[in-house]
Order: sequence, then C-alpha cells, then structure tokens
Amino acid sequence: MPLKMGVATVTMNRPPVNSLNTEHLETLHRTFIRLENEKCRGMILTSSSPTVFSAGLDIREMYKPELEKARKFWRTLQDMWLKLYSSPYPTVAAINGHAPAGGCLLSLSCEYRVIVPKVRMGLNETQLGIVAPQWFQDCMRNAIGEREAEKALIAGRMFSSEEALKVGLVDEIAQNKEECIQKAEAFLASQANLPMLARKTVKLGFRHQTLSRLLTGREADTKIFIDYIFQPKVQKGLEMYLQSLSKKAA
Ligand SMILES: CCCC/C=C/CC(=O)SCCNC(=O)CCNC(=O)[C@H](O)C(C)(C)COP(=O)(O)OP(=O)(O)OC[C@H]1O[C@@H](n2cnc3c(N)ncnc32)[C@H](O)[C@@H]1OP(=O)(O)O
Repeated sequence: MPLKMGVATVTMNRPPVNSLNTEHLETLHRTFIRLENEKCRGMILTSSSPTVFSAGLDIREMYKPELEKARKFWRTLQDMWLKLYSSPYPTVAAINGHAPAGGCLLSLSCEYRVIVPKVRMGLNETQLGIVAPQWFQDCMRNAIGEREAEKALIAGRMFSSEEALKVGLVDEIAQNKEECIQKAEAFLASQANLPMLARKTVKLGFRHQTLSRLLTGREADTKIFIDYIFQPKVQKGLEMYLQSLSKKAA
C-alpha cells in the first residue's frame, strides 16, 4: 500500500479473481482502519489482476459452511464495508476488470469510479438465485437513482463499461489501467484543497441514512444472511453455480 503525497493505492491481490473470503475482508478492513489513523488524504482501490477487479464474495464461504464461520464471514464483510463507506478521506475505485456483486459493492462504496473498457459490473445476485442485501441495494440506489436501481437489481443486470457510464454507475471510462489510475489521481487532486472537515461532514451526511440502516440492524442482517444461505435450495444453487464456474475453467 504505497502512500504518495498522502494518497494510498490499495491493490487487491488474491488470485485468481480477488474473491472476498474472511481473510481478504479482514485485510481490507485493517487497511482502511490504518489509512484513517494515518490521516490519509485519499485512497485508490484497484486490483493486481489484469482482467478482474473483484469477483465478489467468495462463494466457497457460503457453500456448506460451518455456522460460526459463516457468521464471522458476514460480520467481517459488514465491518469492512462500514469502514470504507464512512471513510473520512476521499476514495476512488479504479475498476480495471470485471466487478460483479461484492466487487461492484466495493466500487459503489467509493466516492468516484473510473472503469476500463470491455468489462462488466453490477449486482448480479438475482441471477444466482440469491438476494443482494438491503445495504448493497442502497449503494446502487444512491449511485444511479431509484428507478434504474430497481430495474438493475430485479434483473441482476451486469452493465458493460459503456452502459455503466451512461446510467451513472461510473464517472469515467479510461483506456487502460494506467489511465484509470491517472484519472483517479486527478479526482483526488481536485479534492485536495477542500477543507477536510467540511468535506467529510457533507459526505457522511449523504451516507448517514445508508450507514445507520445497517448499524441499527446488524444482527438482523446477519440472521437474514444465515437463514437464507442455509436453505437446501440455496445450497443447491450455489453448488451448481460453483460447478459452472469450474467447468468453464476446465
Ligand atoms: C443473502 C445472500 C447474499 C449474498 C451476497 C452475495 C454477493 C456476492 O458477491 S456473491 C458472488 C457473486 N460473484 C459472481 O457471480 C462472480 C462469479 N465469477 C465470474 O463471473 C468470473 O469468475 C469472473 C468474470 C469474475 C472472472 O472470469 P474468468 O474467466 O477470469 O475466471 P473464472 O475461470 O471464471 O474463475 C477462475 C477461478 O475462480 C473461481 N471463482 C470465480 N468467482 C468466484 C467467486 N465469486 N467465489 C469463489 N470462486 C470464484 C472459479 O471457480 C475458478 O476456480 P477454479 O480455477 O478452481 O475452477
């Protein structure tokens, strides 16, 4: 995590697809705490993969899990997201590859998004037979508005880079990762002279409702997750999905 002029570039590096397991989520959570403590001036979130930003939650954490491990996984996801979404420093996602589901959530939790061409992003949970949690849905709604979010979430729509720009899911398209980072740095530079306290207060004001909804309902949210994934038909669906991903690789 190099800090250049107070700006950190956090590069996810969990091959092959940066899927988010408990350990990876803990690492991200610790990183965001550290950046806050070190009074970081801005953060760029990106990936070391040439084709994938993040494949979202690690499906293996949800497939035939032990109850306590599944609870821990979900609480760690909540912790990580609460830290990122409420970060006092400006945040940009340099989306240098596909960003389905939890990968899309990570980028939606940043303030500004730059994407490379020919990749897809979106909350595709419906297509997997699972339901994007309310706070995932809130993040989508906050980015693209009620009507577009409703359509996208019901369909589990994956947007192309161009479609994402058109609907406001991302702010810019860059030609490649290098330009993505340059545009991310330019956004952070545009924020650098703003009074930090005022900036942070306005950001948290806008995000307060979405954050409070999870903060006041964390246990209920965890219970919904646990009750949902332990259903036999959901487990069957996850099994088939994992098989389809593996077959593709074979
Ligand atoms: C109430 C419940 C709410 C739960 C909320 C869930 C939110 C989520 O985030 S669910 C996760 C949804 N994610 C996806 O649907 C993405 C699935 N992956 C893909 O579409 C593709 O992998 C990719 C477009 C991201 C990349 O494609 P690429 O061709 O480069 O790689 P693959 O050959 O498909 O995959 C390589 C390797 O990685 C495994 N894998 C891929 N995604 C996941 C994942 N999310 N979790 C675990 N493992 C994953 C894939 O099986 C391959 O593994 P093997 O090499 O061992 O076969």
